[in-house]
Amino acid sequence: MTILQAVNLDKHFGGVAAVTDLSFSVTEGEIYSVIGPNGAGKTTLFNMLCGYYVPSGGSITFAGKDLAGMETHQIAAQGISRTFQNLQVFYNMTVLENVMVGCHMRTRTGLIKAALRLPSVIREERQVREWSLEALTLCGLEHLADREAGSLPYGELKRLEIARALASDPKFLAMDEPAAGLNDTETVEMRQLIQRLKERGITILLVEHNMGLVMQISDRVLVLGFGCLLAEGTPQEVQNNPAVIKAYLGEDV
Ligand SMILES: Nc1ncnc2c1ncn2[C@@H]1O[C@H](COP(=O)(O)OP(=O)(O)OP(=O)(O)O)[C@@H](O)[C@H]1O
Repeated sequence: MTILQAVNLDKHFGGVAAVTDLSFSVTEGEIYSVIGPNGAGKTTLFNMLCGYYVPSGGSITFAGKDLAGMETHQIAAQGISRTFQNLQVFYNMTVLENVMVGCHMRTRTGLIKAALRLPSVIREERQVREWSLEALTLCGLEHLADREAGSLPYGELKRLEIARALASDPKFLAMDEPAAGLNDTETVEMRQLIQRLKERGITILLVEHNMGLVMQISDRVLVLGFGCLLAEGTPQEVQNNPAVIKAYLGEDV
């Protein structure tokens, strides 16, 4: 079943066409990767999916709902969560607190109720801790819950970012270069984590430069070139596609 569908998507910045007439669909439960050389339009596409950019044309629907005109928090409320290429971690807070911040989509407590410390607020806080610890466990970080986030090495910070994105209990997770800056061991851990997320039924859209990772874990791969769809298919299909080889190596095959 299709969970996300983009139809004739366009994005222009003045005279620059960053994404042109792009159509694709993501099937529920799959790992769908978007690759392409520098400047191909990956980040622009990612930002449109998450509501950071308004498309110049075309439509995006998620679970049958048109995302047009929705603010980022409204898109998040549909069940779409994202991670950032540049870490958005609160370094002075603990690991657990960082994830608890991500739970706000699932809670109902307002400022006044919280200030009054009503029993419902205390119950909800306990629930938030539980959800957060669950997300940390999934990301292999539960033993670091009380550590200050700023003391974590980069690979663990990247996984913390994912734990926070999971705290909102998303159906769909858009990941912006999760392996960027990771060493080989950390990349393997990241791959295993992404696979665990898929096993939990989360649909994943992955924008990633690490070809090894993309080819190992993706169900399907979309290749962009100059903002247009160059190819789409299984990792094996796109790797053998002459247009893709040409886009990456800059020569005819
Ligand atoms: N805010 C912007 N204003 C003007 N032009 C932009 C803007 N964002 C992107 N572009 C242009 O749109 C095109 C696509 O850029 P985009 O960043 O989406 O590519 P990318 O595939 O993510 O590249 P990279 O792999 O280097 O991150 C490029 O020509 C870029 O210069």
